[in-house]
Amino acid sequence: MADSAQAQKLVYLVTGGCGFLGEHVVRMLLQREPRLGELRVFDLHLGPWLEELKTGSVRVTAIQGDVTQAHEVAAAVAGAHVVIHTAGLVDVFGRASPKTIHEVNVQGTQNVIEACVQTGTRFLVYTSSMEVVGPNTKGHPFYRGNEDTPYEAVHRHPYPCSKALAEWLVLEANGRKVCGGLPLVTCALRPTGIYGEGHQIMRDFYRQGLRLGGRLFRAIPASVEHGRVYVGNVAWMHVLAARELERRAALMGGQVYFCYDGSPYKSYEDFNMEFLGPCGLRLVGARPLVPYWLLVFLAALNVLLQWLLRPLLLYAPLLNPYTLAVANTTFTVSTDKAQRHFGYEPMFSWEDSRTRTILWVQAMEGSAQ
Ligand SMILES: NC(=O)c1ccc[n+]([C@@H]2O[C@H](COP(=O)([O-])OP(=O)(O)OC[C@H]3O[C@@H](n4cnc5c(N)ncnc54)[C@H](O)[C@@H]3O)[C@@H](O)[C@H]2O)c1
Ligand SMILES: C[C@@H](CO)CCC[C@@H](C)[C@H]1CC[C@H]2[C@@H]3[C@H](O)C=C4C[C@@H](O)CC[C@]4(C)[C@H]3CC[C@]12C
Repeated sequence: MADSAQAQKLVYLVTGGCGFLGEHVVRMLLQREPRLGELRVFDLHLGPWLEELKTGSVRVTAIQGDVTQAHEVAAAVAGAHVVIHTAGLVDVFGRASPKTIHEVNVQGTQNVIEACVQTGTRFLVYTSSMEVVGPNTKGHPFYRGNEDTPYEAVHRHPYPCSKALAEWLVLEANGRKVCGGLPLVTCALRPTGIYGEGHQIMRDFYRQGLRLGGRLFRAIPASVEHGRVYVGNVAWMHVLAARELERRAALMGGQVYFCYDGSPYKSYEDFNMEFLGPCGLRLVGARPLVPYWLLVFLAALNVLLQWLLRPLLLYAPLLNPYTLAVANTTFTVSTDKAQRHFGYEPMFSWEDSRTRTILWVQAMEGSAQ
C-alpha cells in the first residue's frame, strides 16, 4: 500500500457499519479518505440510508452478515486492505445472554482476525471500550487517567469481560503473518461514553423527560465525572488510525488508544443536560433526590424483576447494579497518545459537537421546543 499510495485505491471493510458509531465511521471514510476505492459495509441489519451512498464515486457494497459466522466474515474480508471492526453487542441491561454477548464480541472478533490472516488483509482497527479498563467492580475512581495510568481492572459483567477479551485477542494478533507472509498490524481504540446524533440512550432520556413533564431527577452526585466523547471525533480517530497504521506500523501496532476530545468533564446527568436543557428539559435537584442506598435497592429489585418476568417478557430498565456503578464512579481520561502516535486532533470542537447533538435532539419527534 506504501509507495504507489497516491495512485492505489484501497478497499475498506467496516463491520457494524450500520450502528450508531459505524454509520459515522462509514460517512467519515467517504468524506475524508481520499484513497478509498471501495467501502464494504458489513452488518447484521443493513440501514436503508446506505442506498443513498451508492450513488457517489466510491463503490459502496452493503453486506448483510453475522460476525459469528466465520465463512461470512472471511468472504467480506477477502480482498480488503483495511478492516475497521466496530460490530459488537452493546448490552449492559441484560437484554442478551452472556453467551450471546461472548459469541458476538469475542468469537466475532476472533473470526475477523482469522479472516485477515487467511485472506492476507494486513490492517485492523478494533473498536474497544473504556470498559476494558473500568470502572472496576470495586468502584475505584479513574480520574483523568491515560493509557499508562495504573488501575485495577476487574470485570464481572459479560459486556466489559467480552470487550477486554476481544481487545486482548486483537493486540495479541499484531505481528501474526497473514497470507502472503507479511505481518498483521492491529490497534484498539477505547472510546469513553459516546454521544451525538443517533445515540439511543440520549433518545431514551429525552423521551423519559418528556413523559415526566419536561423534568429529569438527579440521581448521581454532580461531583462524579463520567468520560464522554463526540461520535464524529471517535469516527475521525478510527479513520486516521486506519490510514496511519501502515506508515507507523512499528509505533502503532499492538497499541491501545483512549478516544478523547474537548468535551467537558461532568457527571453523566449534567453532561446530558448540555443537550437536553436547550431542548426544554430541566434536571431537578442540586443533589441526588433519592439516597444512594435506595438506588442500590431499586437496582437490585430490577434484577429480581428481570429474572422473575423473563418467562413472560423482557424487562430491561436502564437502572441495574452495573449501570448504577458505572454512572456513580468517576472515570475520565486525559491523554494525548493518539496525537503523538498518529497526529489525531479532534475534528469537531466541543461547541460544534454540542450544537450538532442539540439539533439532532430537537429534530426528534415530540420535541419539547
Ligand atoms: N456507545 C458507546 O458509548 C460505546 C463506547 C465505547 C465503545 N463502544 C463500542 O463501539 C462499537 C459500536 O457501538 P455502538 O454504540 O455504535 O453500538 P450499536 O449497537 O449502535 O452498533 C453495533 C452494530 O453492530 C452490529 N452487530 C451486532 N451484532 C452483530 C453481528 N453478530 N454481526 C454483525 N453485526 C453485528 C449491530 O447491528 C449494530 O449495527 C461496539 O463495539 C461497542 O462496544 C461503544
Ligand atoms: C443511574 C441512572 C440515573 O439517571 C443513570 C444510568 C445511566 C446508565 C444507563 C449509563 C451511565 C454510563 C453509561 C455507559 C458509559 O457511558 C460507557 C459505556 C461504554 C460502552 O462501551 C458501552 C455503553 C456504556 C456501558 C454506557 C451504557 C449506559 C450507561 C451505563
